[in-house]
Amino acid sequence: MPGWVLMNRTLKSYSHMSPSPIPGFSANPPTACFCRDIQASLSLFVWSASLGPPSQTCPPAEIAEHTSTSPTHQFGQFTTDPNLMGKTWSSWRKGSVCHRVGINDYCVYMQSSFNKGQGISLVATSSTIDSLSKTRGFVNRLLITLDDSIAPVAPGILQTRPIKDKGLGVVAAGNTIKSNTKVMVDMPALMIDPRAFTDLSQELLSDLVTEAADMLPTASGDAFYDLSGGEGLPRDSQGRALAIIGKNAFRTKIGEQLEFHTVFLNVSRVNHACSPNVAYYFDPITMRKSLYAVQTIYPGEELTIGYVDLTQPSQTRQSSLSYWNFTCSCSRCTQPSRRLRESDDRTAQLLGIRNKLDQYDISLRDGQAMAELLIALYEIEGLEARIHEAYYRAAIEFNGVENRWKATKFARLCLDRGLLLKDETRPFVVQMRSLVEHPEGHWSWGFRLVGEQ
Ligand SMILES: C[S@@+](CC[C@H](N)C(=O)[O-])C[C@H]1O[C@@H](n2cnc3c(N)ncnc32)[C@H](O)[C@@H]1O
Repeated sequence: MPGWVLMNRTLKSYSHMSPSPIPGFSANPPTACFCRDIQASLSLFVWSASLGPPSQTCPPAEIAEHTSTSPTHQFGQFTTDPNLMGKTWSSWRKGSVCHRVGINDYCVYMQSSFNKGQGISLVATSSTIDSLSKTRGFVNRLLITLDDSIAPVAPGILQTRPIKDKGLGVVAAGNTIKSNTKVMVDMPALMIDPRAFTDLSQELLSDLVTEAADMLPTASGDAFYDLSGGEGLPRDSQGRALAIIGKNAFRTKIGEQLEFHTVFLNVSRVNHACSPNVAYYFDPITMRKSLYAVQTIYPGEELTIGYVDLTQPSQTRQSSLSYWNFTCSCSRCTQPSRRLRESDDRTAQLLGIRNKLDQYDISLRDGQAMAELLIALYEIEGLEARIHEAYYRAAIEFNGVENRWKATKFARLCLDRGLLLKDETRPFVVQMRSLVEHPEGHWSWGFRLVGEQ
């Protein structure tokens, strides 16, 4: 919900989760109907509700990644947008199988020209395809297609190779990669409307996703069937495509209305760690998923992302990871028991402080010291991928006691990292920008001093 809200303050913590486990979905061969609720909280960044500051103005509610519609482009037609005129693309090819549930008719739609011939296949209703076709990102896909600067895996920098006990993984192959460097860009190959998981039986959904994978251009179809999750299932078996999706799909939001489970052929090779050295961002406008180093990555080191909420204790993380059938053996998870206990204690304290700060309770003392401790806890736990969350809170706390210089410092740090991973429209970006520009005019200015002499 864009704009400002009064008294019903919803800003603050978002959890970083991906790829998205599909609730109720076991990525094993289909055996039964698995219609389940798809919860928004299971992937990407979710802002939890919390009380805002005790003022009349307060942080805006989270703005979903915005959709921009083309006024001209219609589903299945050529654009009349003057910027795109003369650049033709093939329209959607519809598959042969459709399954209707109520008013929703789920079919396969494919465009082979997408992303320089990689192609894209969707399981969706025609109205979803219509809406997607009108988003700026999709209309712009031709421009994206023409952009040669997109290298899915930067040549000479990364290598996909077998990693002990993990299948394949992506490794730094060239020079040392500095923190904040973009390391990979990828675009969707296969997208599924999440409603299909609740509306259709597993068998019917499996029909559609198999056709979606088979309709991709040959090289992309082969790359898709090579992804993990389908081992032991012949390519033509009913459940293989669905099993692969279960293990590799990310939740992607395009605008306020559109959401998909999306497979990216290159990003899907990146394994999990609980203190990952890479963070990612899906830009709904360009349809690109970009991965950034958030720590220095040395040659030979594996690139890792977080699949689950990393601000949870180790047991909770491990039990969430069981969806992907592995136990995490990263350095954060395999410490001697005493150190693991300390790590869990720190993680619990991190959660406690975050929750406390997010209540904006004016009787709270030492909010600034708590926020600085929060930053240290993110650092010690190797959560650089989310450190902007801690910087955000520190900026608010210092502004709350009218310490403009420290507030500005933390707001700048928040923007420096946060902007790599989020677009300009995100509320925290808007908040931090306005604080940097005019700390005294920001809603948080002096809010901790209310009632003090
Ligand atoms: C999205 S895929 C990642 C790429 C995969 N390793 C491959 O060979 O294509 C997810 C699967 O990789 C494996 N995996 C990912 N992270 C792992 C880890 N930290 N330890 C062990 N296996 C892992 C699991 O089998 C998981 O189901």
